[in-house]
Amino acid sequence: MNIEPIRQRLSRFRPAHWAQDPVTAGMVRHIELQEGVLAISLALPFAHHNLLDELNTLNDELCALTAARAVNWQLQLEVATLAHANAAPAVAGVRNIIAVSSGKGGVGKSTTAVNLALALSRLGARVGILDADIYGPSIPVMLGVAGARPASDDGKTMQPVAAHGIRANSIGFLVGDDDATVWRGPMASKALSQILRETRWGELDYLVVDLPPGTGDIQLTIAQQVPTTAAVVVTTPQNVALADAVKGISMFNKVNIPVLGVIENMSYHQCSQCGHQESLFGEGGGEHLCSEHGVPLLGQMPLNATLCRQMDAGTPAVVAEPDGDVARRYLAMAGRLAAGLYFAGKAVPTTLYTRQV
Ligand SMILES: Nc1ncnc2c1ncn2[C@@H]1O[C@H](COP(=O)(O)OP(=O)(O)OP(=O)(O)O)[C@@H](O)[C@H]1O
Repeated sequence: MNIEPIRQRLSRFRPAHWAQDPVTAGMVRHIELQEGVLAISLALPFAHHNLLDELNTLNDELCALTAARAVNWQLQLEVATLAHANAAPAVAGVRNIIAVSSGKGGVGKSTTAVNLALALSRLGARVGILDADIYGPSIPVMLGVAGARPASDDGKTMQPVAAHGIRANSIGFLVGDDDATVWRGPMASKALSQILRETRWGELDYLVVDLPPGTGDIQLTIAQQVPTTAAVVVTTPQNVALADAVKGISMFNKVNIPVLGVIENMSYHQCSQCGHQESLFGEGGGEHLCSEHGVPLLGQMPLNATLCRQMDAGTPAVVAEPDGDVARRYLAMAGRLAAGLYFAGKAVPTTLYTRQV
């Protein structure tokens, strides 16, 4: 069979947020016609959302090109390792590190970090989360593992805590919340660096790091000590939060860590009775910020009382209501994030980069 017409059709297929088509990006592994079924296998270098649905829209055309009666898509996730943006040594086994930050406290940074991590995992990736928020390590509670302690069988390294299919470690597992919050800059960043490197993460496609809120020295030090691939900034639409989000973008620019985009949280309130939407904190702030600073708006999340309750109960929306609107929004953001990370980055050989030393 001549596979050229298929390759040509695939090279005109470009999901939103992809910088390249699958042929140019080298994702097409195999094309074959077997007993009237066109089998196409793609190796995907980043987690993706709804790709199969999008690919299925091509089926009629592809069948017409080849006289096949059906198309069988085989998608394999092989997440690429991308060079990190600073000189910090890589963490054994960890392919990519995404820092989640916010200029201002209380905007929902940890909520976003946890749900994004769970969404990446639902998209098939191996995911870890490091709670680096020394001012308020909330991830153990949000993942429903507040009483857990990372096990250590050699007295030197720790096993991360497993929760909802991802691996987590937090300063909150190791010291009481009150102890962590009184730590000062150098002590806190040293402890974090230790937690990052002494955790036996295993093989991870993505490690999400929940940074402490703010844009001061401590955040800068952590961002530099962690071999960060790229960062995401979470904000709410109020002017004060947006102004701090700009500081966040500048902080990462200063240390050459690419900002993959902004997530606007608490964008509006939707009445659970009548569906009416009200923009409590102003409208269009995130969009405006993004267009002004040339970064994508990765997504918006409305204020949602259930989401808040689910976080407090340790069952985040992405696992509590996997098909709900909140989960769908996080899955879409995670897909955009993963695509943005891949297309903005430089792929490096995984075996050289992430091996144990
Ligand atoms: N979209 C949302 N709708 C409703 N409640 C939310 C939403 N996002 C976050 N929350 C709630 O707001 C509170 C603060 O969220 P979170 O702890 O994630 O913020 P943060 O920015 O990480 O805070 P900190 O600055 O303390 O680290 C939590 O109770 C959380 O459940």
